[in-house]
Amino acid sequence: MTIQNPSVSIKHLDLAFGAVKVLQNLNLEIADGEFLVLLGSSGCGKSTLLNVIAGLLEPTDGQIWIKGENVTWAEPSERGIGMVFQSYALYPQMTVEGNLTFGLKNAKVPKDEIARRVARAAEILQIEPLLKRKPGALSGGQRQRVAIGRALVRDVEVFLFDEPLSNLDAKLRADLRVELKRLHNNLKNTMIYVTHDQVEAMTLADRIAIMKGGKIMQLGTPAEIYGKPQNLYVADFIGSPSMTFFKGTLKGDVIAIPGHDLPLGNYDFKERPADGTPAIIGIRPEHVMTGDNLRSAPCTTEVTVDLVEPMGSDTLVYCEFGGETFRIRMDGQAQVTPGDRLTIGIDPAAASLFDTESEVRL
Ligand SMILES: Nc1ncnc2c1ncn2[C@@H]1O[C@H](COP(=O)(O)OP(=O)(O)OP(=O)(O)O)[C@@H](O)[C@H]1O
Repeated sequence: MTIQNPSVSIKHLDLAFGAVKVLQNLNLEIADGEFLVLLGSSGCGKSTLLNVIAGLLEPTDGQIWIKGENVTWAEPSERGIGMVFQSYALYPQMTVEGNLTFGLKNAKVPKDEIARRVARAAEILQIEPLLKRKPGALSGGQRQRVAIGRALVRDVEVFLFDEPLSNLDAKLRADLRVELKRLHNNLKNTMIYVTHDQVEAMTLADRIAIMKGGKIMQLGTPAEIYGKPQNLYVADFIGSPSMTFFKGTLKGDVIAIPGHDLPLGNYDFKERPADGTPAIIGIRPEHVMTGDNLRSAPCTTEVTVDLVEPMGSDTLVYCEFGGETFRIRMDGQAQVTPGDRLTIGIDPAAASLFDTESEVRL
């Protein structure tokens, strides 16, 4: 997909720390107003990429363009970006107001303009009653709001967030996540957001870039990434619990896995491989049909329940199937206990097939 007048363009970016290549020929275009999430496990290079965009790290090769300008060698303050870190990075001896205005005073922004911007940020982030307090007298969530406010008052084109919610407890994290989404809906600025939390990625992003070893494994909308993972890595990474994978062989209308022939139905192959091709089928826990849903299942079979995890909103059931521990999501009211025989249905059209060698989606 080509993006017209991208807000941020990353072109052939390489970055190495000594002999360690952290980013490798990375290309990415981010649309104006887009919320792009960089998602990946620890060490995949997502913070490094954000720091290069911010100008806190110099690339070994390649270019960064922001709003049509090559900023590869520009100072961070000249890039039109505002960054929010995990650690808040507030000045402890200054009040909230002092923290918000410090950068603007240094930049010699006129007094009434500073007052206007602080009032607006304080209103948007609901921190008006906190302006006279020092960071030590704020909760983690309030501190992070002030940190966001500091980026907001700078009137920047692009916001960069580096795991801004990871220091907060689960409840606050969920609350602030919703606020960030609302903030983006209102401001419509370009936002680039680093996280290793897939719920944050799925709920906030217009598009997600899943990274591994300094490369982008897939770039797409949350629905594309979840529904049609383009390789085994992405398929395994996204979803909690993840898909169950079965090794098999394509044979006519079925994929033969140990002990079972699963019909392929109307699976949407990119290009149907020849019979006898080894393949891996991945099935999400919620795509296994049980109870009333069984009527629409193209293929049913019986399994013995091995373990049950009640989660409240749903129930995770584990059973042996096709030589693997098959994970099945049932509703929260499901009455199942280990040892029960359970009829399950599988719809291959909702499954994902991968080439065994290249691990690319078939
Ligand atoms: N200054 C440095 N010198 C050498 N190696 C570094 C340096 N900074 C980062 N690295 C390495 O670069 C790789 C990518 O690091 P980076 O912080 O970008 O990963 P990340 O995906 O953001 O991980 P995390 O979620 O743990 O922060 C890691 O293997 C890390 O050890």
